[in-house]
Amino acid sequence: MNPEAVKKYSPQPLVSLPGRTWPEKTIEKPPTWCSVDLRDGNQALIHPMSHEKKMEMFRLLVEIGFKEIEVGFPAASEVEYHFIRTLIEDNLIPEDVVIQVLTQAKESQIKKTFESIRGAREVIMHLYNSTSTLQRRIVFNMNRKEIIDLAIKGAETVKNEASAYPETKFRYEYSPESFTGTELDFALEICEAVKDVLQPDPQNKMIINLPATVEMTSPNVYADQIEWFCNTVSDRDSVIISLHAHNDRGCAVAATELAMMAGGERVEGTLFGNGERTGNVDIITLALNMFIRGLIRN
Ligand SMILES: CC(=O)SCCNC(=O)CCNC(=O)[C@H](O)C(C)(C)COP(=O)(O)OP(=O)(O)OC[C@H]1O[C@@H](n2cnc3c(N)ncnc32)[C@H](O)[C@@H]1OP(=O)(O)O
Ligand SMILES: CC(C)C(=O)C(=O)O
Repeated sequence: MNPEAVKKYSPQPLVSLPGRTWPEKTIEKPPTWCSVDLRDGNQALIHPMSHEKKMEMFRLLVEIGFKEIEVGFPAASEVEYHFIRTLIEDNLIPEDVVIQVLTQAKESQIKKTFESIRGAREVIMHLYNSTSTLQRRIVFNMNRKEIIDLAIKGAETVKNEASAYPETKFRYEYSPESFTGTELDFALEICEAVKDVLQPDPQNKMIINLPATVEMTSPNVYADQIEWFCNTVSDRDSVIISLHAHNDRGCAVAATELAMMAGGERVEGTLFGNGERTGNVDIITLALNMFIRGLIRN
């Protein structure tokens, strides 16, 4: 490796959290598990799954016992779209399983995503946009306010579209993608703005998913970020804090466990950590870690 290359990196800032409580906590119950194998795991493959392979994977995930399954990114490809249509039209989603679909905060994608789930009993509509300093500057070329406006517009479109699908019960999820590369105050501000639009309540909670899209720090820092967020977000009883860790530093399982001690209630991950780049958090290892502590399924 070129020794000069190291000079382009600098350590991530720590979180100021005097009196942090997570180091004294233990995990009392398993999280709500959500498989993202049909998205992140699919993207990890040189040849993405065909319709038939996706169907086989879906059946396996149901058999394993997942109750929340992200079935794809329907606006991204015809295979994804038709796979979701088949699940619904052929009545293949068990009563106790909720499907989740992912969309960027763009009107055309959101509309297509809603079309893909027409007729479904219950759906988690997962909206995301990146909020990191790097992506704001390089990808979006937008300032903080413009990025918040983009997220608000996305959330408003989601809310409006949902009203045209009265037969479906919707749960909403918002991800400030690249949360770990985002200033905490900004991550909070944008989640609050989206929450104001979606208006969750304790009976119909909104999922706020805080991804370590790139694992940039040691696991204790992710836990600090999660505890800070849990302590600071308003209407805490109307919000489910979800974790979505990647494995860039090889610590996704540890980061997720510490973040659960810090208040994370739900985990998105994949079987054996199969996922884009260095992979996702490995749900098999995490689940076995819960199992050997005597924690039963949630
Ligand atoms: C971390 C994750 O795993 S997220 C899921 C990642 N998976 C995927 O993205 C699936 C594969 N992606 C694709 O096939 C394509 O990105 C598509 C089909 C979804 C969208 O295609 P396109 O719109 O042509 O391209 P692209 O995604 O690069 O977006 C381009 C534009 O959208 C903007 N954009 C990117 N992400 C988002 C977002 N989450 N919300 C709103 N706008 C966004 C970009 O700033 C860019 O804007 P510009 O046209 O004004 O410059
Ligand atoms: C869309 C988000 C949740 C994501 O997959 C990530 O940031 O890794």
